[in-house]
Amino acid sequence: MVHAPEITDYVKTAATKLDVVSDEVDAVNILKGNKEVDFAAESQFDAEKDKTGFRQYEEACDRVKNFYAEQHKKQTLEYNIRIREELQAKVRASMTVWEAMELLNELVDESDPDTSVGQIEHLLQTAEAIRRDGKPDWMQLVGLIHDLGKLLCFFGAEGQWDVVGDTFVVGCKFSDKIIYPDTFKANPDYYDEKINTECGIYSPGCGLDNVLLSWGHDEYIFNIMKKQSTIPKEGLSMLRYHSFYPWHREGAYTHLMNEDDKVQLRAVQAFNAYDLYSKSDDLADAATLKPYYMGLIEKYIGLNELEW
Ligand SMILES: O[C@H]1[C@H](O)[C@@H](O)[C@H](O)[C@@H](O)[C@H]1O
Ligand SMILES: [Fe+2]
Ligand SMILES: [Fe+2]
Repeated sequence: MVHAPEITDYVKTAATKLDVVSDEVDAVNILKGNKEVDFAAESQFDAEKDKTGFRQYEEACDRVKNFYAEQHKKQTLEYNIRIREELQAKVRASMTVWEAMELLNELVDESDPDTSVGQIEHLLQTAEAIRRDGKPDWMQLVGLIHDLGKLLCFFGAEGQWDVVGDTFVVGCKFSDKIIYPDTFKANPDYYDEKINTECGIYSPGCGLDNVLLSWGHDEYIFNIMKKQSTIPKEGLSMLRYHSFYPWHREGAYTHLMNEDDKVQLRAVQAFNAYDLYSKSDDLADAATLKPYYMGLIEKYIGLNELEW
């Protein structure tokens, strides 16, 4: 059966033809009757932040450098396909969203040079920064859950190298826009002539929906929420691409993008400011904030246990 196009599809097609992609989200919001601010517009909240102290990988401690050396060596195309098949084959746990947040709080992320607070704290700080800027409730919810995929660490992950850290495309040449690019020399795909070309196993403009990102917490939570929530596409993209810094920050992989990816990129960039720069905010109080966020969880995901 052919899927009837929605208004947003027409808007997207028209805007794309006219090459007005940056105005597209406004147009979509207006047509949907959303009076709220353009969620993908530049954020207010980081305007006065000193951004120079974040993501200083050259000066990072050995814990971070060792983490990436291991990750870049082991994230091969073959591994990527195997882990996807394994994870699909069974359900690892049944848990509500809030239970997942509490469990995640036990984790210390070895890849992160910037945060010294716990994971619940980071999730609430991200969500609260989005909320303070008056962004839509689904985006606040995305802030709240975006790192829950790190629960993989408790579900038999081989280490942290296949859970946390920045992501990149596997199945084509490793971009030199990825941090510590030299460490890919330890990865067998680096030497594989079928893989190490600009497009590798992909075709130009194939769209990021059709490429394999290195395995980790983004792909995992994206897949769970795609199946078990009503979060809109831009929100799902914020989940899937939030660690994809070589793309959303450094501008790599444009040759694999399609028109829709330009819309998603703008959304992901808007989200990134909150994820990264809220790490220096004041602590948030989980008990006080819980009732508000339970309302958002109920609206888009449900209060029931999810399959993890
Ligand atoms: O170290 C961090 C951390 O693991 C984040 O959760 C991830 O999203 C970032 O991309 C990464 O750099
Ligand atoms: Fe993350
Ligand atoms: Fe995060």
